[in-house]
Amino acid sequence: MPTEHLFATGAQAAADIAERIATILSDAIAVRGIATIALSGGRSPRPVLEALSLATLDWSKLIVTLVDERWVDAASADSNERLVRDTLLQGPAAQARFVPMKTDAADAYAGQPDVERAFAALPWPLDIILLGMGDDGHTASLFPESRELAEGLATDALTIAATPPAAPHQRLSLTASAILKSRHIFLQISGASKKAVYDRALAGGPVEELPIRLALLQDDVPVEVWIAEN
Ligand SMILES: O=C(O)[C@H](O)[C@@H](O)[C@H](O)[C@H](O)COP(=O)(O)O
Repeated sequence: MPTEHLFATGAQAAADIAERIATILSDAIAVRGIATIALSGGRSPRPVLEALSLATLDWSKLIVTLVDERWVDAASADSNERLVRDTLLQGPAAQARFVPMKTDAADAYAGQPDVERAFAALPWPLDIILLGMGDDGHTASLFPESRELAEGLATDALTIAATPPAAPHQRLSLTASAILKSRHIFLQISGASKKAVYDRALAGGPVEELPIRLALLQDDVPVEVWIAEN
């Protein structure tokens, strides 16, 4: 059962999430000498990443990577890599090691083997995986109606290339298996419509219908859900 943190939106909310993440990362560095975090893209993470960037951490011992990526140039406004570099990896936090999910391959399907090899070299389980959720219940780039969804939920591979049914750009995404190879999952959602989807997901049903269920309907990995209802 997820641990729920209900809060209003605003800077304090982002600061609270960032503080919680920084504590887990700092503890990981103290215990294992290294910490790892995988971040989602979209709108929700931006204020959290800006707040996290100000945390006091031994950034040189942190590996930062992505939960998913759009197959666009890293300079594109749609790039999740750009989002992380522009928000988190600034100032002292720029000492962290970033592992990208985009290569020079022509498309995500051609790029996936190299990304898989790079991700296989990460120190699994990752310490934190920060997920978002769409109104359709997608998470990472595991979308309902996507032709790669069944494979993304079943494969032992860490990554998969996918073409969302409605969202722009081909994607590279962590698979369900990779997402559950983590010590902590954070889910950040805001707004009444997403809260309703979250509640429906939590009530049970097929993961294929609402892929966020892959994280919610399991008890192996602790899940913290940060919900801003307004
Ligand atoms: O690359 C992406 O777009 C994200 O990884 C995606 O899975 C995101 O987490 C959800 O779409 C929620 O996005 P918002 O935070 O913008 O609502």
